[in-house]
Amino acid sequence: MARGKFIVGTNFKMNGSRAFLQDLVENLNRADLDSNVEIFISPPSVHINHVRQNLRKDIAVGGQNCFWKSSGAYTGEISAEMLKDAGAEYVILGHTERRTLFKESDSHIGLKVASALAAGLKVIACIGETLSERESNTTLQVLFRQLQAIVDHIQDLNQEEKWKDVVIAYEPVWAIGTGRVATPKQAQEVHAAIRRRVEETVEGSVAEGMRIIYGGSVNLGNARQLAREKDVDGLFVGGASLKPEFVEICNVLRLGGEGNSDGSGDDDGGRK
Ligand SMILES: O=C(CO)COP(=O)(O)O
Repeated sequence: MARGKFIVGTNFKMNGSRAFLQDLVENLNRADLDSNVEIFISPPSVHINHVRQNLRKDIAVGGQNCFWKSSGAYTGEISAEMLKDAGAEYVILGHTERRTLFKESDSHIGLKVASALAAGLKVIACIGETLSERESNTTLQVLFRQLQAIVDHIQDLNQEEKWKDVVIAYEPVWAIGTGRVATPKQAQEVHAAIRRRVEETVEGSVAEGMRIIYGGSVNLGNARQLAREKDVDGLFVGGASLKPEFVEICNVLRLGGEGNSDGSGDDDGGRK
């Protein structure tokens, strides 16, 4: 499976009025963006439709969560089908804020991933360790446990094809919103370990083609160094995505982050 383009995605979280998002959309619409980078933005769900209607079509729109049922008596929830109907192409699942504040378990996230893929959405599946887990040397154990729940539920779909719609986001909890970004070396080590784990646990040639993106205090100052790492296939941006520097982060490959060797999405093994 060929690896797709380098991705820069946003997680706006619970931020952004319609007017604020309209300004942001207009900025992106005017911007000279690198066509070698795939971009998605994820406004709060009530604004997805508005953003989709007004945003240039070469930028995808994503949701930040969905429930695993298609419809029914689940007050306050939104299904993957509803996100798709509103114009979303992506959905973020398993973000640490969902795991901790809303008590989502690994298996809840697995169910959500399966339902989103079945509905035809692409998934940004987030995994990450806390600081105490890193300090007690259980980082990979934690990540592999979170990953396994996702693997199991995709396996249940019985379609290797579905993996091409899955992007893993490595988001160390200690780096989110803290200004304490992982070093490029830390990110590379973990991304390579995740890829090896997928190689060991998923049948077929999924691992080499799978995109693994990094999130946690990404900004214009650190984006280029992170993007240079061999197994960092994209950046997932929270706070900085709400600032004007986001456009420059989208153009990180032009700044000297290397990304895919030819930008075609066809990985030639010589990338980075
Ligand atoms: O949570 C994030 C992306 O999902 C990252 O947030 P920050 O970039 O604000 O650290």
